Amino acid sequence: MFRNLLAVSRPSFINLVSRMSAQACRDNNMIFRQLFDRESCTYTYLLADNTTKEAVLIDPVIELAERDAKLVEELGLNLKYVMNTHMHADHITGTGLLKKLVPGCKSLIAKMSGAEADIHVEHGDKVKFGEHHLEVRGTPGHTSGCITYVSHSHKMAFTGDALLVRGCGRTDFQEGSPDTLYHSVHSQILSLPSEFILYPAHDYKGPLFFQITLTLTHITTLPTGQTATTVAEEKQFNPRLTKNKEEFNDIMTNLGLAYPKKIDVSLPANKVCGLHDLPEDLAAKFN
Ligand SMILES: N[C@@H](CCC(=O)N[C@@H](CSS)C(=O)NCC(=O)O)C(=O)O
Ligand SMILES: [Fe+2]
Repeated sequence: MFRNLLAVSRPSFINLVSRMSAQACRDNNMIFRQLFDRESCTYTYLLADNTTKEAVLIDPVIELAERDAKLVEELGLNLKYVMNTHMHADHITGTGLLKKLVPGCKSLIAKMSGAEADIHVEHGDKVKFGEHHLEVRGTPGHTSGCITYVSHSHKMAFTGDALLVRGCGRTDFQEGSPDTLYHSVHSQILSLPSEFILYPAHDYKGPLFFQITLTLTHITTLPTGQTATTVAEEKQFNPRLTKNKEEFNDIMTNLGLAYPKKIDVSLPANKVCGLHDLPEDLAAKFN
């Protein structure tokens, strides 16, 4: 029985270790946390300079803005920017609420997104925090205003919905285009050195794996979804982007996905940093 327990626990242990290193790495003066929203399956990323304490948050979710603000406070960070990879359709951004919870921080999004923000960025811009910076790369195709943030010093990139682990963002709304996405991902993301680690905005496999792991082992309480990938892995294993452009087009036009449940409230709210016509439950909580 003990052997059986070990047999099922070992992969979970490996997942746990790799998840912990992805979630909370602290090296070369960079603090890095990967946070998850189980409802929308969204990853939020906190990056900070460990000396100056200047920090940025990428893709916060409104329901978890208080969690993010608390972490920023606990780590003694000075939140400089709350930024989005694009105007999300599936959840309301935490940007506007974080500006209230953490006075002084500024919202940031691509000019092409059409959303309001304190700072609009374009391809080639640099977002600086402490001694670190993220290069902005335009990666349209899922939406026309999608951007990827690249840290060359730490060999990591935050791809939003342009590239998901073994997948990619859909292209059937918000000016989506399979041709454009294919070009963006190949020219701006998969052209990075093979060892670069790619962090997506969503992991739709996490919650299911979480339940299965719990049932099998009764040990870990962490979800064991796919938290990150590399350029090399996606070039070899991505079931959509390893195809030629015609096959990719065919896959993307036949995904048959239902529209995101919250698209009608998310898009108008995200045009104004998430603080417009909030659903009643959120308005009551945060106003
Ligand atoms: N079921 C979810 C929405 C799922 C979805 O459409 N996700 C988007 C990213 S959020 S705009 C997507 O591009 N998915 C690609 C895929 O292959 O799944 C909901 O109702 O919110
Ligand atoms: Fe999206």
